[in-house]
Amino acid sequence: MSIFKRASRALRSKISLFSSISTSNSHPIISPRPYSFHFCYTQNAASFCSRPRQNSKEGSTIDLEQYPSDNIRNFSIIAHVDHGKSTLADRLLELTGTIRKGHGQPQYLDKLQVERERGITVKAQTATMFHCHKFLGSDTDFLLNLIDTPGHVDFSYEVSRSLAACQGALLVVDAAQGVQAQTVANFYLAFESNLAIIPVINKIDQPTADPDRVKAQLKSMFDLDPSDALLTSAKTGQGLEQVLPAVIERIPPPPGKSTSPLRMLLLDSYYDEYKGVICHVAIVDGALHKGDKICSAATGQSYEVNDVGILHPELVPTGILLTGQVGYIVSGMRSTKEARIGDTLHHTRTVIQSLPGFKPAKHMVFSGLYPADGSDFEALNHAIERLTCNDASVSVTKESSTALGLGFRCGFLGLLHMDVFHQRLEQEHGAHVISTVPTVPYIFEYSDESKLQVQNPAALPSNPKNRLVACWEPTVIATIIIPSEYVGSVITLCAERRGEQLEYSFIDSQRAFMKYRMPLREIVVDFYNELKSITSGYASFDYEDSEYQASDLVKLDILLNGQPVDAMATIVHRSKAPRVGRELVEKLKKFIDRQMFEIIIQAAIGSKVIARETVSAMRKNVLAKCYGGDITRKKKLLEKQKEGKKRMKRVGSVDIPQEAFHELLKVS
Ligand SMILES: Nc1nc2c(ncn2[C@@H]2O[C@H](COP(=O)(O)OP(=O)(O)OP(=O)(O)O)[C@@H](O)[C@H]2O)c(=O)[nH]1
Repeated sequence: MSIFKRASRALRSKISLFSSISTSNSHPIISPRPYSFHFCYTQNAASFCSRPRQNSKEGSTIDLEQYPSDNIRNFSIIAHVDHGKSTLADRLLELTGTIRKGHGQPQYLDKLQVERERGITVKAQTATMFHCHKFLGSDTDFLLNLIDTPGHVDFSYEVSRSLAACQGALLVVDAAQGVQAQTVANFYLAFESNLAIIPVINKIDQPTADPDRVKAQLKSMFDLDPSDALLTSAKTGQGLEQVLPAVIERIPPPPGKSTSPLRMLLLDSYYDEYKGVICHVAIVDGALHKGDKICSAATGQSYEVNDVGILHPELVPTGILLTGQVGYIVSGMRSTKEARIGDTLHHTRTVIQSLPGFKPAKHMVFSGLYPADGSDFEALNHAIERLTCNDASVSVTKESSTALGLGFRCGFLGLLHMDVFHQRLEQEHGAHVISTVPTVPYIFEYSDESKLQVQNPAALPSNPKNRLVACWEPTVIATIIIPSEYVGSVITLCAERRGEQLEYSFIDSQRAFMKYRMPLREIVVDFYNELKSITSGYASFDYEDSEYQASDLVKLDILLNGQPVDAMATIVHRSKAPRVGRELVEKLKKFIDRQMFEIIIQAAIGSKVIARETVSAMRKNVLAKCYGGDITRKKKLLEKQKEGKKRMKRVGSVDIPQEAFHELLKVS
């Protein structure tokens, strides 16, 4: 078992006992060091912003040599969705003069259109700030690297990567909502990374804010000392003056050695049209200068550093990066595939020990992506290539379907990730796609002991050569936090979704905490929406992947006039097959227009039909309406019909509109 898992198991067993156990030995906060500390804030934000020191070196304006490791703090902001991370990040950037106050762009670090529209953070963003603070009796300049992270469970991979570059984290909790499921998940990510954790109770301006209740929850769930919690309102600015002093006082400087050979951790990469591949890096040991020759420990490939600098928060060249600093490099990499996240980069001709890196991203959900118009395959191919340059956590392989033509099978970190990927394809690359019903990776075991991992239900042979002896499905450990009055309905929902209860306890007098092992398939489709709706929006939910479990799975085929539609096949638990089959055929009936002949829609397991609907034949031809000899009207009608047909998919002689594929995504 990995250290991560061991630590996590030990801790998670602790959580079930909450306050009854003293955990003082494992107190996750690094006690404030005995510095005397005075902070010289005034009402005017500008008076405590410190400008970075300038450097006379050609081409660089900021002198990073003024910031040895002891004057650097690297920290993340972590929290449950919407608890105010990005707003707090904005305020800190304003306080330090990194961005202008009233820059007119809320959530400055949420740069993607999809992030702004949905009000969520999808990509972790780094910003370097400069700040003067009275430390050990004298005014000292500090370089602070802030990483704003996503809150949604699908993007927890981004959070764990970000934490690798940090020594501390601000754990933000909404003063009214209190500890939620992702607060728990993010706390453990930070704790297992040995980070100093500073609790920040935010949104104290809300009328329903109850900071004392939240302090008690932090104590009972994480053994965090209530007196360490900072009370803030990122909206009104109340309490914000305590945040940066706490970061400087309580988070240790980065531990690397400036005299050791260079080792830098590759945190992220993206493709810029003008500069090429830009890598975000954390300098663990040594120093990097513009013009240095570096080498990737993973590929052995060498590069010359053409540009190096910090994210302030835009790219600002500095010519160097020193131990403990976080910044960017441009080094002539041609594709982001060369920039392996978690790789160690070092100077050529030096022997170093690679850094531990990251666990590879795990794909939880797979779906086929096809061009809405079959002839757009090349355009979609190009769009996917470009987008995966900036989101390496998506896996892509080519596949083909009789119904949809040539397309791609893509692996995502979760449904929201899949949704965001679709939206970005459309908004950033103008690609219109049809996606197939999301599926999870099942394993089928045959009598010759061979195993088949199935990411596309259509690829599961209906008549295998060898006898099927076992099926396995992935499971997750789900954490659910809800107001106590909804416990009954949530237990019913989880039982319907084949969940096995592992833990059930109370965080305080009003909130219950539950843990379930659940098949991943059951939470992929619509679980969260249903959970929200039965709890009037009060439930919070998080999950982490767990092991495979034996299951009784069947392949459910959809047939139109006897012909299977491969893109609509799905794998379900046998007990769910009749309901899912019925729902699928009913939905399809609503979306398939009447045609000149009768259409029989069936759901079948092997040769056994379990649900059936019929779309009756149309009596008249559309053109028959155009009696008389109005040829232009006839032509117009035919043109319109042709346009509509172009966007239809055909199976046998049956035309299926795109909406039918979209609707099937929602059947659980
Ligand atoms: N009343 C009040 N609202 C706040 C405060 N801080 C943030 N908000 C609001 O809360 C909402 C969510 O804030 P964000 O900063 O986007 O939250 P987040 O945690 O970054 O969200 P994700 O990135 O999606 O996880 C926004 O509407 C903010 O304006 C606060 O201190 N008080």
